[in-house]
Amino acid sequence: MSGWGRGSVGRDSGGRGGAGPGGAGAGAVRLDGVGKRYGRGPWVLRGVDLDVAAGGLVVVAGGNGVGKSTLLRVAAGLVRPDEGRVARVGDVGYLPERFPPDVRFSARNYLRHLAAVRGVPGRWELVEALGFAGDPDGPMSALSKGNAQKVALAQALHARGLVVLDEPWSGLDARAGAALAGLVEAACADGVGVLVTDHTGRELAGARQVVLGGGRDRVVVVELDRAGAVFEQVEAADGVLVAERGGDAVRLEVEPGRSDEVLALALRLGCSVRGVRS
Ligand SMILES: Nc1ncnc2c1ncn2[C@@H]1O[C@H](COP(=O)(O)OP(=O)(O)OP(=O)(O)O)[C@@H](O)[C@H]1O
Repeated sequence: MSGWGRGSVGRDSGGRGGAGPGGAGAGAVRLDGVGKRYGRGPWVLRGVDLDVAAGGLVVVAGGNGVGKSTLLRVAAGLVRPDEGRVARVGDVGYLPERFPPDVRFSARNYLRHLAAVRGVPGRWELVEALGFAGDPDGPMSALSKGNAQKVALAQALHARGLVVLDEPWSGLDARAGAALAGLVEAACADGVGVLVTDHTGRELAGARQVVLGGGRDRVVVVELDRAGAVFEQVEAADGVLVAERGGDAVRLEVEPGRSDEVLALALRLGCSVRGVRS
């Protein structure tokens, strides 16, 4: 099944992205009912189900700030979800949206080191395939953004279980971008599950697209007065996707079908209802 963000409707364009729940084949990663918020902030992800099969390719799309990077970090095991479960098979390679440029290794030693840690042979040819044009033996911090990105991509592509790439085409020239598409497809053909975000809309053979946040316009907006003192209780109510406070007023985005319960709770807590619209 496809992914869901903030209770919104995910869209699944077909392809070889993954077996749905109960589907055939071992998954590279599977998320069940995942929710994530940062501290006491609004839910960034809620009720997210996502499968990436071994050899599957899933592209996560959606507007800025809908939680794509958060979803990838949860899938890669770098961020613990507040709700739900994540099951992974095999090792994980991860390309962050911003690669740390100040590692003290040279590019060649960095890849050698990471391959040794993983217990796999180093694959410098991945860097070459991407058209690396920097000094392989100079400090990584001296590399241009695009060349550093190629090294970062190569380290992630060493994984044999799951490769998670956050905006991997960012900073690559057209030739390197085409080469990366080929490497991603080759990894899938080798049975590696690949999960990527991409705002460029690049066509990838066999990819399944999951759109996060696509159904946010379906929420019910509830505006409350006299609600500042009970903000945390209304924010934590089932069905509340987003809660924002402005003085004593509170604005909620609520899942369709849950607004009656949320309104009843708000009234019990002594709030007054300024408006409800869907
Ligand atoms: N470490 C963090 N602490 C607090 N809030 C965060 C953190 N990381 C992300 N957020 C918030 O979570 C929300 C989703 O961010 P995220 O980076 O996952 O979205 P995105 O879809 O990848 O955005 P973009 O397309 O702009 O990169 C944003 O409101 C962001 O401010």
